[in-house]
Amino acid sequence: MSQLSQLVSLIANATKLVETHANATNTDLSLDSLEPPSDTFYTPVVEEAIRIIEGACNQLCAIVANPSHTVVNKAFAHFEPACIRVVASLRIPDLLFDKPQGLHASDIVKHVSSQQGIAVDQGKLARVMRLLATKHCFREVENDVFANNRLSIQLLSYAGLADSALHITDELAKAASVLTETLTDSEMGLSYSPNKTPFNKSTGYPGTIFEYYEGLNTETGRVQGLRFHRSMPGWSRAVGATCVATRYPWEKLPPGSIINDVGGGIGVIAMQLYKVHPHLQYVLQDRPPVIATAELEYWPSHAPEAIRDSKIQFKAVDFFSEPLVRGYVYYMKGVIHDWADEDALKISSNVKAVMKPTSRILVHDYVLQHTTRKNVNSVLKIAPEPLLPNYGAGRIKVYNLDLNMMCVMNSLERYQEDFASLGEKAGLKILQIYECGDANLVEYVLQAAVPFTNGGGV
Ligand SMILES: C[S@@+](CC[C@H](N)C(=O)[O-])C[C@H]1O[C@@H](n2cnc3c(N)ncnc32)[C@H](O)[C@@H]1O
Repeated sequence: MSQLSQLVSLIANATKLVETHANATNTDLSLDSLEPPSDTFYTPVVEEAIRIIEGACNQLCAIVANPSHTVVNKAFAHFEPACIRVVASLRIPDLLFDKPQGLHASDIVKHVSSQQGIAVDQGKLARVMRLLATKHCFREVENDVFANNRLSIQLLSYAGLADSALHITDELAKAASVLTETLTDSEMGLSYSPNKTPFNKSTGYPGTIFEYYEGLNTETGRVQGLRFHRSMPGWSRAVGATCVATRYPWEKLPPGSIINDVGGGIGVIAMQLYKVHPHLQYVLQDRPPVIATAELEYWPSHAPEAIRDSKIQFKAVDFFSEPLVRGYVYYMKGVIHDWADEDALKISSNVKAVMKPTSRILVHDYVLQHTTRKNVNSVLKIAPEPLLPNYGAGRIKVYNLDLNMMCVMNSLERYQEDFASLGEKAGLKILQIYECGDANLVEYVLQAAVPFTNGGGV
C-alpha cells in the first residue's frame, strides 16, 4: 500500500471507532452543535483514535499539497491567534450566545459599542470572523451574519477557555514573536535563567513571569496574573487534566491520607480531587498572594463545605527553600515544567526532604516523544506507521507547550529519560507513568521505597 493509502485507511478505521462511540453515547459530533461532548466521551481509546485522525489528516495534507502553498500557510499561522484574541477580547461569543440564527456584523459592532464602549469597524470585524469561520470557529450563516458553533462556544467567557485563549494570544504570543531576537541575543540566547526569556524581552520586565503576575510593578501584570489564575479551570478541562481524578488509584489511599497540591495555584485540581475523593485530606501550597486568593475567594465561593469540614488546609510556601507540609502524595501539576533542570532539581529535592518511605510524588506534566523510531525508550504508546511515532499533529499541544515554556521561563517539557535522570539526581525513582489526556502523571517514590500498598498513609 502507498503511504497515502495507509494514511487514508488509518483515518477511516479511527473515524469509524469515534463514530460508533458517538452513536452509542448519543453524542452529536456535528460542527454546528452547541452541546459540547461530556468529558467522559473522551475515553483513552477515543483519545488515541482522535490523535491518529489529527496526525494522519495533517500528514496526508503535507504530502499531497504543493509544498510552497503549505509553507506559506504555516508562515501565516499567526493570524488565527490574532483573530481569536480579537473575538475573545470583544466577547463576541457571549454576544452570539442566545442568537442561534446569528447576528449581522453591523449589529455585532453596535452591541460591542453599547456594552463595552468600544467603536469597532464592521467590515474589519467581519473579515476577522470570516478567517475564523473558514477555520471552523463560528459559522457564517449568510454573508456577514455570524453564529456560534461547536468551537466558538468554547470561547464564552464563563466556559473558562476565553481567559486561557487571551493568556495565550496576548502575553504568550507577544513573547513568541521575539523568539528569534532572544535566541540570537548575546546575553539571553545561551541562558537558562527564568528571567532571560522572550517574555522578558517582549515586556522589558526584569523578573520571572510569576513575579510579574503578582503585579507589584505593573498594573498590566496584575490584571494578566488574575486572568492566568482564573484561566486554570478551563485550561485543565482543555488539556484533559481533570481526568487525574479517575486515572490514578486515589480510592485505594487510606482515608485521611494527605494530598499536598504543591504549586497548586488556587487549587483547581485539589478541589476536583476533593469532590471525587472526599475520604482524603488536602493541602494547598503556593506563593502567598495565590494562597490568599484561594483561601479568601476561590474555595469559599466554590467549595465552602471543604473549609467548614477542615478538608483543606492553605499554607503559603516558597517551594525552593521552605519545608512543605508532610503528605502521602505530593501532587505537582504544571510545576516541574516551569523550571529548567537546576531549579526543577531544587524543588524535587525539597519535596524529597519531607517524604516518608511510603510517600509518592506525582508530577503532572507532558512526556515528550521523539519524532524518530530509533532508540525509543518510553512506556508511552508509539503511533502506528506511517505516522510519526509521536503522532505528529495529533499531539502537537505538547510541543507547543515545550516552546511556550522556553519563551516564558527558559524551561521545557521533558522526555521519559529526562524525568528518570531528574529523579535519580534527587534520590527518586519512577514507579509508573499514567496517561491523562495529552498529559502524563509521572509517579516517583524514594529510591529505597516500598511498593504501593494500602497502608502507611500520613
Ligand atoms: C503553571 S502554575 C500551575 C498551577 C496549578 N498546579 C495548576 O495546574 O492549576 C505554577 C504555579 O507555581 C507557583 N509557584 C511559582 N513559584 C513558586 C514558588 N517559589 N513557591 C511556590 N509556588 C510557586 C505559581 O504561583 C503557580 O501557581
